[in-house]
Amino acid sequence: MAMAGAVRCWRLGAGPSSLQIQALSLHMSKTAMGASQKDFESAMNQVKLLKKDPGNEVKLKLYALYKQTTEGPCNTPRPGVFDLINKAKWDAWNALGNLPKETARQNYVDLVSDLSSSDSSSQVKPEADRKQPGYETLVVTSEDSITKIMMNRPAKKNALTVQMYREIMLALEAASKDDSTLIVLTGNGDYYSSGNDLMNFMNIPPGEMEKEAKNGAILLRDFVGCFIDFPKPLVAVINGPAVGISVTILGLFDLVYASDRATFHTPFTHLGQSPEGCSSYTFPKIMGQAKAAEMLMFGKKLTAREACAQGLVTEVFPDSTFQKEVWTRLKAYSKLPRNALHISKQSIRNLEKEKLHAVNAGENSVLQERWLSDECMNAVVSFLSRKAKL
Ligand SMILES: CCCCCCCCCCC/C=C/C(=O)SCCNC(=O)CCNC(=O)[C@H](O)C(C)(C)COP(=O)(O)OP(=O)(O)OC[C@H]1O[C@@H](n2cnc3c(N)ncnc32)[C@H](O)[C@@H]1OP(=O)(O)O
Repeated sequence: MAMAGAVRCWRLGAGPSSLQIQALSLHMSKTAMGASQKDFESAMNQVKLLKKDPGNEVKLKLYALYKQTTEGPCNTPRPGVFDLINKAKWDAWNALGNLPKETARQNYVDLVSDLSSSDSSSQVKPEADRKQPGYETLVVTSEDSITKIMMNRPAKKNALTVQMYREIMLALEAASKDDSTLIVLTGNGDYYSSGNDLMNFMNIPPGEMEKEAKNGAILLRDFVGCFIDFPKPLVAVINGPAVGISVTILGLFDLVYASDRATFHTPFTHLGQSPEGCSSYTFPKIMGQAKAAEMLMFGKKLTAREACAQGLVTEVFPDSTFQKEVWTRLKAYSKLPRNALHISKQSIRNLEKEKLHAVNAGENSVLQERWLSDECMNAVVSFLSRKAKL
């Protein structure tokens, strides 16, 4: 609804601080003797800076007060029945009757002051302000009913340290209880994640290896268990290549969106290890026995499009528009009825939960043995001495 002079340009940019300052000064003028012509002009400018559309009813009120202030009581013939917009505007103005110009001006300034205050308090804070404190290896933010957990070791390709496994579990635990509708896991930088940080195997004192392998298996059981039990929709936003455990747990997500730059690689045999993340169960279910064996036993690396064709990835987007397209989609999904969405997720998952926990336990006890093998140790030493790369 266009209302010249009164309500225009709702989306013109203004920093929250300048809005707050102007709202405060309008509020101060409200409490003084009466609004001046200068206050009125400043309120008119302020209206143009509002980011949130106040709705037609308020816009009509502003229009009427503007006309009453500048021209006095309504003095034009009522528009015809089919001229709906102008008729609504005329009715709003006419309804002010003989309200004095000064009172109309004061009411206009007061109304804009109220609108500015609620507008500035509803503005989106910059990411730095929204960032949840307490994480060293992650950036966790919440916006638009979406909690985003971003792995944040870009220089190490988001390789997962013991601290990072723990922080992801903590972030998931918090997200399961916050008021978000969707939870996203993604990576900062050019990789989604290069999987387990191979440094996790280093600096273990002689004689401590068995104990550390046992602790590692407990950590892995709990980590994968969090994904099995997670009650809300989980979305993986795969911004780049994914390796090892960052790939295997994708079978436990509800949506997997990938950039066309992403690849999916589970080189367990090369590393003297064996599948985890429930992939020995989920991958054959998702892609069939033969394709799962190619990935999990022979370490075949899939492109994003191949992974999508196998059913591991929901949809692939061009890297150049990946973030924009995915976040637009997710923002729309986050507006779906929250409880219905969560109940649907739980109904689907509850059918499998027991089985998944049993698979998780089985995979971890095999891995605990594998970590003590020469094949595994040689592969780790080989990577760390830069003789081998995937
Ligand atoms: C006693 C047992 C305790 C165990 C506790 C563990 C608990 C859970 C275990 C769960 C099981 C999980 C299994 C897996 O995830 S298997 C997959 C493991 N990942 C790999 O093998 C990947 C190894 N990395 C690479 O091959 C390459 O780095 C990569 C192809 C990913 C990228 O190559 P590129 O040339 O592009 O980049 P750089 O190699 O130069 O990497 C930049 C720096 O990052 C370091 N980096 C990258 N990935 C890892 C990694 N996974 N572990 C350790 N470090 C990694 C790399 O070394 C570079 O560091 P510098 O700049 O310092 O040289």
